[in-house]
Amino acid sequence: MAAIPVGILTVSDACSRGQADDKSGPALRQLLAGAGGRWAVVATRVVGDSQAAIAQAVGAWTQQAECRLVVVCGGTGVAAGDVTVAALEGLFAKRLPALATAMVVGSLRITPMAALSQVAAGVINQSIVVAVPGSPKGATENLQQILAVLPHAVDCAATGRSGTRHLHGEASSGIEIGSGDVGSGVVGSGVVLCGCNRPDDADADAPAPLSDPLGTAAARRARASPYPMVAADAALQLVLDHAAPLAPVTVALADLHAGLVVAKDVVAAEDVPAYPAAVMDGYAVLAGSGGADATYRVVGAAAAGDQGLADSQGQSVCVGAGQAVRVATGAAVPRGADAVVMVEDTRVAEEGADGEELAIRVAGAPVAGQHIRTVGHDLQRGAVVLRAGAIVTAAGGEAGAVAAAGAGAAGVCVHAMPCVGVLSTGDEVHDYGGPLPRGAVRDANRPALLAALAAMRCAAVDLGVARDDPDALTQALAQALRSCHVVITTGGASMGDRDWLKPVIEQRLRGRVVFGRVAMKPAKPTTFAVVPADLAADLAAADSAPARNCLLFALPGNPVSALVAFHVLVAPAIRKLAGHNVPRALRPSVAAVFIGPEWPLDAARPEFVRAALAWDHGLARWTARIADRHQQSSRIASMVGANALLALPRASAAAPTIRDGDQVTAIIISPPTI
Ligand SMILES: Nc1nc2c(c(=O)[nH]1)N[C@H]1C(S)=C(S)[C@@H](COP(=O)(O)OP(=O)(O)OC[C@H]3O[C@@H](n4cnc5c(N)ncnc54)[C@H](O)[C@@H]3O)O[C@H]1N2
Ligand code: MOO
Repeated sequence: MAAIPVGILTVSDACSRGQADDKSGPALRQLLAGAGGRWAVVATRVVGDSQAAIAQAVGAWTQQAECRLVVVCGGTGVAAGDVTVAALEGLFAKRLPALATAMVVGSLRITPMAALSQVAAGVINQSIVVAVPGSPKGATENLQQILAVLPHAVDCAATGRSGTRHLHGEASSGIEIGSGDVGSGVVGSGVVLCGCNRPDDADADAPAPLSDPLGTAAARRARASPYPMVAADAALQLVLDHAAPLAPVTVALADLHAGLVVAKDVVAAEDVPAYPAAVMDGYAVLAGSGGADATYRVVGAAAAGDQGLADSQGQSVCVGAGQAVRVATGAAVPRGADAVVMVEDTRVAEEGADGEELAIRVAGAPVAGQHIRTVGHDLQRGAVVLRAGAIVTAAGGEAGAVAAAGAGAAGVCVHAMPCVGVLSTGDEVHDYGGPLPRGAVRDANRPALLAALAAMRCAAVDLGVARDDPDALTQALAQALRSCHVVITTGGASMGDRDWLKPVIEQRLRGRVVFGRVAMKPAKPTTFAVVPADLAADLAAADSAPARNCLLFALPGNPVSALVAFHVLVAPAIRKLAGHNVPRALRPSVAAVFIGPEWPLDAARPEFVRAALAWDHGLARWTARIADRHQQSSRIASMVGANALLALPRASAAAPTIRDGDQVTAIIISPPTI
């Protein structure tokens, strides 16, 4: 069940000129993301109201089947400048007017304004293209009307199959299409009747797996990957779309570690300070009561922790006019006093026989309130100490503030950190000890990933090494999916005859491959799937796991590929699960100046190059040097000392290389030293 690649094209002069934000594209993306992982938005673009620009974008996305569904939003109104449908008319190999009718009829139930939009649908280059109105509401309401039948339409357009009528029994779709061709249907509610020749028991809801059926003989297997190549940015967005923050848990203050995200406001249970407190070592006085010579008679002393000032009989004493009480920093200011004078600003005016202070003279006139922290000055009872969404830093301030505010005893409610399982796969992969037979390699991936997960403070589960065998993989994964939020495998993700990960995910675990290839170097075969844990549990032991989805990353076996894919795509997903929601926090990066000999850019794929990022104190800027000029994906040593990945663009005629002094984006994978 591979996710269907979708392109969203927003048509708007204002948005294309940057005079307005595109709200419809994101709204459509959200609608598609809510469809259980069936759709994968792999491309988005904004163009002006120009027939040529629309035709160019739709043509580019559909020619190589990069997008099996293109949703064009905007430019469908009655104004002269609304040219979307005119642009598409010339491209449609086949029009699907019933889909357009379904959108209009459904939308008319919501608003009569729907009569004014020129929606359209058809087939272009074996992809389905639909045009919907430009407002976020109009766009999503229209698409919603046909969403349930679109996977099937996409399938028919892609495979070219059509003809025999049969029933797909999908009662929830809200759309009914009559006999014969999809295009000849009528709209109502109830089951879907569609015009294709798929077997009657086929699940119209789920696109067919793209992997060859397990057991297909080598000569009959696909010789090119059937998985569309997804741009690295689109892949990240897809991953994030599928990662929802985990439920909150309460952690003890001692466990409030860096990277946790506060899930519920922490409120101060007490005022800080809880009493008026001296800010300086000195004397508490009633300001202005020292007379013309500013002399105060010393009547006692209050140390930090003293509950109040008492006389020799234990009676509470109030500081009166012309009196002073020696106070320590942090001590409660005795009642009656309204100012503290630093000891440095006083001198002894009268001394007792054994050296005790009897009176002091103050330099300058004390002002009421000076050097006193009032009740709640630092934190008021009821004030928010930590706001929901705040990221706990490594500096310790958050734990300190919660403790100071008397809120620590109940612990802190934070998003749970995901539990992440790591499984190496491959018959040649051997653990650390023992002799290494010819053809075998030491398992570098599991230790590398477990170390990276430990640094993120994840609960990591070492799942060992699984053999290159569908049954062994199914068993190991089904088991892991029951207890982990995320499972990472390495190896077996590409085109080899024992690369079983994709077929096992699709055919054994009933997972949905969201993407199976990414346009990035290294880590092209990176695969991301959503696997229902309850289904996985069916395959494992008897007691059932709670219904939820697991995120499964099948990373390439080459050690650098695995680690790069982890930092580029998996770590952001883990952070999102852990409650992070700020893009900067999901995948931190900085702009840096490239230092070193010219580096050739890859012609085919954007490259993530291992680099050492450092702060240049003299020039006050980040600099990045390639950690090792040998950047092969097998060479894990090229990651030693690397704290950043340079996200380098594909080579172009204008820029075939990056040169000393060029600006690059450095994705931070370990805290740089400043
Ligand atoms: N015909 C094609 N071949 C390959 C393609 C392709 O598109 N068409 N892609 C290449 C790329 S790019 C990569 S990356 C690799 C990834 O392949 P797999 O994910 O299937 O990984 P394996 O074949 O299982 O292993 C690749 C390599 O890595 C070593 N390995 C595996 N696991 C570990 C481990 N835990 N520790 C250390 N080393 C490991 C393994 O022995 C292989 O040398 O595919 C290319 N091929
Ligand atoms: O994508 Mo592979 O990781 O280039 O070697």
